[in-house]
Amino acid sequence: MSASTTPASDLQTLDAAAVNARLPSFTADELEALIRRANKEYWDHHAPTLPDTLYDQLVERLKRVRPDAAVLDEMGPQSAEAPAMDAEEALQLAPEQRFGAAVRHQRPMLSLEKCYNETDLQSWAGKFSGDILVMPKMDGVACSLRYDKKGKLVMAATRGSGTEGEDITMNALEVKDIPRTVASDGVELEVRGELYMKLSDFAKFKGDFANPRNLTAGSIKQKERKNTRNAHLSFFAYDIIGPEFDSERDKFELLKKLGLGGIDHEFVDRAGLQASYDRWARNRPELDYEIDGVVYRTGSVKEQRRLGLTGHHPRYAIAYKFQGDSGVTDLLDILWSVSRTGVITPVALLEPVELSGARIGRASLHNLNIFESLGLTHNCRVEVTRRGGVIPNVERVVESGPASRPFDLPTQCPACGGPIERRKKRDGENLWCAEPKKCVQARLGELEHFAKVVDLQGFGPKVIGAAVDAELLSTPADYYRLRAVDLQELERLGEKSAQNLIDQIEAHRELPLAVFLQALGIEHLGKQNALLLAGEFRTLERIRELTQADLTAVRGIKDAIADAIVHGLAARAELIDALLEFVTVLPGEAAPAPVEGAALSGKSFVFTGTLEAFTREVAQARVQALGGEVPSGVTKALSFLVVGAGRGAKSSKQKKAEELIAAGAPLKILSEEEFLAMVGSLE
Ligand SMILES: NC(=O)c1ccc[n+]([C@@H]2O[C@H](COP(=O)([O-])OP(=O)(O)OC[C@H]3O[C@@H](n4cnc5c(N)ncnc54)[C@H](O)[C@@H]3O)[C@@H](O)[C@H]2O)c1
Ligand SMILES: [Zn+2]
Repeated sequence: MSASTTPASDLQTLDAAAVNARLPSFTADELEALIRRANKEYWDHHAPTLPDTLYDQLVERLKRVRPDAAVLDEMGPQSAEAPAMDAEEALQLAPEQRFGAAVRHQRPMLSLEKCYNETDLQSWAGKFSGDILVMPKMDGVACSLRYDKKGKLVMAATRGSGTEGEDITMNALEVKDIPRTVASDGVELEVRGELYMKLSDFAKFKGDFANPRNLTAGSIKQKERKNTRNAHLSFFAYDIIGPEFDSERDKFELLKKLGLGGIDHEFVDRAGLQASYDRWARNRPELDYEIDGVVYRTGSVKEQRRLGLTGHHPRYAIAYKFQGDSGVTDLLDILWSVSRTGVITPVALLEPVELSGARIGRASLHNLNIFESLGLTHNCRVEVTRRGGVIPNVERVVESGPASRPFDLPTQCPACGGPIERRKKRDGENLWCAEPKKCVQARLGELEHFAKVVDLQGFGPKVIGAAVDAELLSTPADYYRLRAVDLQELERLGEKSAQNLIDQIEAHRELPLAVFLQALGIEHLGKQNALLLAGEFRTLERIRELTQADLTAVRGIKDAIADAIVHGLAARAELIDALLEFVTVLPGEAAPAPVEGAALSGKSFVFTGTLEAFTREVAQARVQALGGEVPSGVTKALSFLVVGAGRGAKSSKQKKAEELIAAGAPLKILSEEEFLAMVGSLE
C-alpha cells in the first residue's frame, strides 16, 4: 500500500468537498471503501452524503483501476435481516402480513450500464440493429408490480439487491397511477417501473426531505396505515414481462392499453441518439419530475435475446447520465482571465442558469485544448453541468450560434497589453502573459485608476483585489461584465452591497470624453491633457487617429508627451474597443479657455439629486473645462451645491450644506436652472 493511503476511519467521514478534491488520488481500496460507505448511506439509510454525480465518478474510477471489484456488482441494501420468501410463498399471506418482508424476484431486477458521452453511446448502439427505444431515466425508486391471470395487482416490491426486494404491496395500492386491476387477457404480468414524486407534490413536503427521491424511498416503506404521502406518489412503467413480444413497440402499446402508458418515450435510429439526449437535457428544467439521464433500449426483442445479460445489467440497455446537474443556456462571451502568475484562462460568460440550487453565470474552460475542442461560436447554446455537483463546467455546444462565428484568441495580454506566449504544461496548453510580475501590479493599478476616475464608488483596492483573484476582473472593460450573482460570491459581500456595486456600474455607462481618456491610465494623459484633447478634438474617433504632429500643434503639449500619448492610445486599442462595447463616450466640449484664470477657477461645485439636463459626469466635465473643481463631498470650503431638478427627497448633501450656511459658511445652493444659466453665460 502506498504511503499516501488514508486511514479507513477517515474514509467513513470525508465530506463531499473533500472526496471531490481528493478524487484523483484515491487508491482502488479507498475507492471500494468509499463506494461501500455511500451505498449504505443511500440504500440502507436513505440519507446519502455524497451527490449522485460524485458517487458515479467514484464508480467510474474504480471500474478503470479494478474492473472486477465485487462492490461494482452490489446493488441495493446489503443488510437483509430475515431470509427472503419466494414470491409464491409470500402470496399466501395478506398484504398487511407481508409488508416490508424480503421477497425473491422471479427474474432479477438488474441495474443499467452507464455512459457519459456520445462516443460510448454509439459504441453500445453499434452492437445491434434496428430501432432504439428512448425514455427518461427517472430519479425515483424501482418497483416491480405483479398482476395475476385475472389482472389483479397481487404484489409490489422494491428492486432491493436485484435478486431480493421488499414487499410494498399495501402502499403501492394507494398510488393513484398504479391500477389495482388490468385487462390482462388471462396472462400473468410483471410490470416494472419507477415510483417517483412530482416536483409540484414535493413542494408540499420539502421541509423534511432533501429531494423527492429520498422522500419516495422513505414513504413507500412506511408501515403506518393511512400514510397520506403515498397518495402523492406517481409511477411510470418502463417495462413489461408476460406475453411473447417482438419489440419494445409492442410492449409499450400493451402498457398503454393497460392504463400504464404514461412515460414519455420515442423510437429513434442511431443517428438520432444524441439529439434525443439533447432534447431531454434542454427540457429538463421544465419537467415536473427529476431525471438523471436518458435510458436507451434495443427495440427488437430478438436482438435483446442475442445480446443477453451480465450479472449486473442487460447488454441491450444503457443509461446516458447527466454529469452533475445539467442545463442548457446561452454563451454570451468568452473572457480571458489573467491569474497572478500570468496564466490566461478562457472563461465562458453564460446567461445565468439554475443548477443544483445555485445560479451559474460563468464557467472556466480550463485551457486552450478544452477551449478549442469545444468549438464554441458567438451566441451558441451550451450544456452546462456542475462537476461533482460543485464546479460549473461547459460540456458541449448544443446549438451553434446564428453565424457560427468562432472566438479569436487574444494576441496580447488582455490585462497588461504585453506579449503573450503559448506554453504546454502537464494539464494542457495555455496562453501566458510573458511578464506576470509586472502584469499583476499593472492590472491592479489600472483597475483602481479606472474606478477612481470614473467614480465607481465602492470599488476600492480590497474589492478589486478580491475580484481579480476570483477571476472576475482582468481589464477595466470587465467592470461592465460584472453581475450581482458574480459579486455575491466574493467573501463578505452580501446581496445588497453586490447590488450597490452593480448600480454604480450601471450609472456610469455614459462617460464624457475627457473622463474616458483619463480613465485609460495612459502616461501623460492625466486630467489636464484629457480635458485639453477633448476640447480640441471633440470625438474619440478623431483622437485615436491623431499623429504626434497633430498633438504638438496643440498649445502646451510637448514632443515627448505627444509621443507618449500617441503610443499609449495605440497600445490600449484592444481595451478601448472592449470598453466601447459597453460605454457611450459623450463628445468633448468646446475648447476651454486656458486653465489659469479660467471663468470658474477657484470655484468648486458638488452635485446632488438627479440632474435633468445631463448626467452628473457631463456637468462635472463642464465645470472642469471652465477651470472649476469638483470635490466629492460638501465642506465649508465648497462654493456651490447644485441641486438637480429631478424629483426626490432632500439629500444628506443638501441638509449638510444648509447647516453649514446656517453656521455662516459662504457656500451657496444653486438650482439646476441657476447652474445652467451660470455655465451658459460663461461659454
Ligand atoms: N449518492 C450516493 O451516495 C449513492 C450511493 C449509491 C447509489 N447512488 C445512486 O444510485 C444509482 C446507482 O444505482 P443503480 O445501480 O440502481 O443504477 P441506476 O439507478 O443508475 O440505474 C438503474 C435504475 O434506473 C432506474 N430507471 C429509471 N428510469 C428508468 C428507465 N426509463 N428504464 C430503466 N430503468 C430506469 C431503475 O430504477 C433502475 O433500477 C445511481 O444513480 C447512483 O448515483 C448514489
Ligand atoms: Zn500581462
